[in-house]
Amino acid sequence: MDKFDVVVIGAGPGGSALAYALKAQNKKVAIVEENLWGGTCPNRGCDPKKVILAAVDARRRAQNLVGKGLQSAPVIDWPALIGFEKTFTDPVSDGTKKGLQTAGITVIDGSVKFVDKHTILADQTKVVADKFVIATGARPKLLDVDGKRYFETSTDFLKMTAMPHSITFVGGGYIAFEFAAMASAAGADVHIVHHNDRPLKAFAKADVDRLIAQLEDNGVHFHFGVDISRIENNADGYELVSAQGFSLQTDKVFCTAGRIPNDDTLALDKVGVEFSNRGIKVNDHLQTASENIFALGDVLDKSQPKLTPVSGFEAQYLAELFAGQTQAIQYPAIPTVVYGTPRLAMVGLSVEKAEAQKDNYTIQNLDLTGWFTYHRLNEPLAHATVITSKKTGAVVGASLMSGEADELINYFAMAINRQLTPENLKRTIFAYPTTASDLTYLM
Ligand SMILES: Cc1cc2nc3c(=O)[nH]c(=O)nc-3n(C[C@H](O)[C@H](O)[C@H](O)COP(=O)(O)OP(=O)(O)OC[C@H]3O[C@@H](n4cnc5c(N)ncnc54)[C@H](O)[C@@H]3O)c2cc1C
Ligand SMILES: NC(=O)c1ccc[n+]([C@@H]2O[C@H](COP(=O)([O-])OP(=O)(O)OC[C@H]3O[C@@H](n4cnc5c(N)ncnc54)[C@H](O)[C@@H]3O)[C@@H](O)[C@H]2O)c1
Repeated sequence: MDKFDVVVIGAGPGGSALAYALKAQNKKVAIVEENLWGGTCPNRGCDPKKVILAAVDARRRAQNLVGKGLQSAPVIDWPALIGFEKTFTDPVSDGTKKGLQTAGITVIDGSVKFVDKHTILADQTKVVADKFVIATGARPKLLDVDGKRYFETSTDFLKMTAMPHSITFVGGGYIAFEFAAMASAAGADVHIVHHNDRPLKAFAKADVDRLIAQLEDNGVHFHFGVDISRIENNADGYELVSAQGFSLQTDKVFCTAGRIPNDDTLALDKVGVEFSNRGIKVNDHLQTASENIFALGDVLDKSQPKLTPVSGFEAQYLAELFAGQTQAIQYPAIPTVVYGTPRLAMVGLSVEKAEAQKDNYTIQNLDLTGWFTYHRLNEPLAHATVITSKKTGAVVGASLMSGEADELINYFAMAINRQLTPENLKRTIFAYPTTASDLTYLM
C-alpha cells in the first residue's frame, strides 16, 4: 500500500466525519475499523435508542391524556419495536463503509496496533502514513465484582428481543435513566442501583430529584448508597448482593456504570502517546505527545461531555488544522440531554456554579406545568431554570425538564453561543403556538 497523508483509526461519527472532510481537501486518506462501520452512535447508541423512544413517547403522551380525550394508552409491543429498530441498525455498517469508499477514501477492516510513529498494523495489513488520528471511542465498563460475567451492557439491551419481567441497572447515569424509562414503559419491574446518593451528577440536583420522583411514580425502584459486590446466578435469574447486606433478585442485570476509552489495545506505549483509563491526553490542538498522532472523540481524556456532536466538532477542527489553520480548539456551550420521560437537558453554566456566584448571575426557577405548551399535553412535570448574567443580561445557562426539553435546549445553546439578550429575542417572531414561542418569556 502507498503512504497515506492521514490514516483515521475508528469509523464512528468522529472518524468518518474527519475522513470525508480530509478527502474533500484532496488528501490521500484511509480509515480503519475493527467492528461495525459507523461506530457506537448509529449501531448501538443514540440512533437505535431514539427509535425505541418513539414508541415510549407515544405511550407516555397518550397516558397523560387518558380521561382528557383518550380512553387508554397503547401497549408497547417490545419484540416488534426491536424489529423496527433493526431496520435502522442493520444497514448502517455496510452503508457507512460503501459511502466512504464511494467518496474515494481507502477503507480497511482490522484491529489497529501501532508499530512505530508512521506505521500501524490493521490485523496483518501494514499501513504507513504521515499523520494518524485516533478516533477509537469507548466501550461499556464492567464493574469488577464476583460474577461480573453475568452483566449485560447497553449494546445487549438495544438488541434484547423480549422484555424480562424484572430488570436492574447498576450505575445511575445517562444510560440507566434512559433505559429505565423505556423498560418501565414496556411493563418491566425496573431497579436502578447506585453507589452514592447523587446520580447524574453533571445535572442540577433539584432537577435530578424531580426526575427520580417522576420515575418512582412510574414504578421504577431506586437503591442508593449500594455497592454491589457479587452477582449470583440462581434458578430464578440473578441475585445482586452487597457486603452491607443488600440483596435483590432480578431477571437481567445491566452494567451502566460508565464507559472506558479504547486506548489500551493500540500499543500506544510504542509511540509515546500518553493515555490512561480516562482516555488519551492531547493538547489544545488535539495533538498527542507524539507530534504526528492526533486524537478525537470519546477516546479523549477531556472535560467536555462525550457525545456524537462533540466528536463531530473535533473532526471539523482537525480538518481545519490539517488545512493550515493554527488556532487552539475552542468549544462552544454544549447541550446535553437525558432522553428519559420527561427529558432532562442542560447547557452552559450549571445551576450549582451560578448559585456559588449569586452576585454575578440571576437564577430564574419556573414551573411550566401551567403554561399552555405543557398544559395542553397535560404533562405532569415541566420545569425550567434559566441563568442570566447580571452584567450583560444575556442568558448563560439553562436546565430544562419536560417532554420537549431536548428540542428547546438547542435554542438556549444558540442564544448562549450568540450571546443573545432578551432585547435581541424580542426582535424575533416565532411561530405560535410552539415551544419556541415561549422563549421570550423564558429568557
Ligand atoms: C447507549 C448509548 C446511547 C448514547 N446516546 C447518545 C445520544 O443520545 N446523544 C449523543 O450525542 N451521544 C450519545 N451517545 C454517545 C455517542 O454514541 C458517542 O459519543 C459517539 O459515538 C462517539 O463517537 P466516536 O467517533 O468518538 O466513537 P465511536 O462511535 O465509539 O467509534 C469508534 C470506532 O472505533 C472502532 N475501534 C475501536 N478500537 C479500534 C481499533 N483498535 N482499531 C480499529 N478500530 C477501532 C470502534 O469499533 C468504533 O467503531 C450514546 C452512547 C451509548 C453507548
Ligand atoms: N443522551 C446522551 O447523550 C447519552 C446517552 C447514553 C450514553 N451517553 C454517553 O455514554 C456515556 C456512558 O453512559 P453511562 O450511563 O454508562 O455512564 P455515566 O458516566 O453517565 O454514569 C455512570 C454512573 O455510574 C455510577 N457508578 C460508578 N460506579 C458505580 C458502582 N460501583 N455502583 C453503582 N454505580 C456506579 C457513576 O457514579 C455514574 O453516575 C455517557 O457519559 C455519555 O458520554 C450519552
